[in-house]
Amino acid sequence: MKELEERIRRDGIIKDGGVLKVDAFLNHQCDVELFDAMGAEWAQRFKGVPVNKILTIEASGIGIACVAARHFGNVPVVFAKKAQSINLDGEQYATSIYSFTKQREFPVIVGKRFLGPNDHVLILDDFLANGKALEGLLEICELAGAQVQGIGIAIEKAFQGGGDRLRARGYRVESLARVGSMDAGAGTIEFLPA
Ligand SMILES: O=P(O)(O)OC[C@H]1O[C@H](OP(=O)(O)OP(=O)(O)O)[C@H](O)[C@@H]1O
Ligand SMILES: O=c1[nH]c(=O)c2nc[nH]c2[nH]1
Repeated sequence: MKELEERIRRDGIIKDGGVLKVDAFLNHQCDVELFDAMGAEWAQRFKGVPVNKILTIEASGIGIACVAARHFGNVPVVFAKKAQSINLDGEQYATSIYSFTKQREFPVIVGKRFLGPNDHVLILDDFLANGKALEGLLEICELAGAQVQGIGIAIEKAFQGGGDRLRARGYRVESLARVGSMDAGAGTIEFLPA
């Protein structure tokens, strides 16, 4: 998606350790007009695919998923929680994942009443790096008996391999920008066809 690539080139900051900072528009300050265009693009790519629920993971996926849902007939958005809480009652599906940015393990929890065998799920998230967050969400869908119809990602850092591992497992992964390489020293970034 040209608009997203241009925005990354304009406002993204390439950091050491394979980190791309896009907090000016994607995951701290949010450009909702861009989110809306991203939602429209996923809707176009997944046209004709039955989706009755969008699943994401807190925190950064939530805003993107909620805006995108407007382009999928206002289907409900469920987000996996990464901490237990007194507000989380009832039976739950749970697993755990390692966070690339926070460098520690987190629980991934979804209430059983919000996901089940009748659900046709589109998973959305802001980033795909090693694929750990998605592996957790896919495990939750498997536990729930929900059918995963596809995965939509804003920025895939293809050089970390998570996306290709998921494609090799048979999942349809639609990333709007695919970073092939980036160099913190030179400040350069190369995109792959997406
Ligand atoms: O493919 P992976 O290696 O799993 O990386 C991608 C995940 O990392 C980020 O989450 P983070 O843990 O930074 O949490 P946040 O959404 O709260 O920022 C991002 O939002 C994805 O969920
Ligand atoms: O803001 C972010 N930048 C990244 O490079 C990244 N990788 C996973 N999750 C990420 N979030």
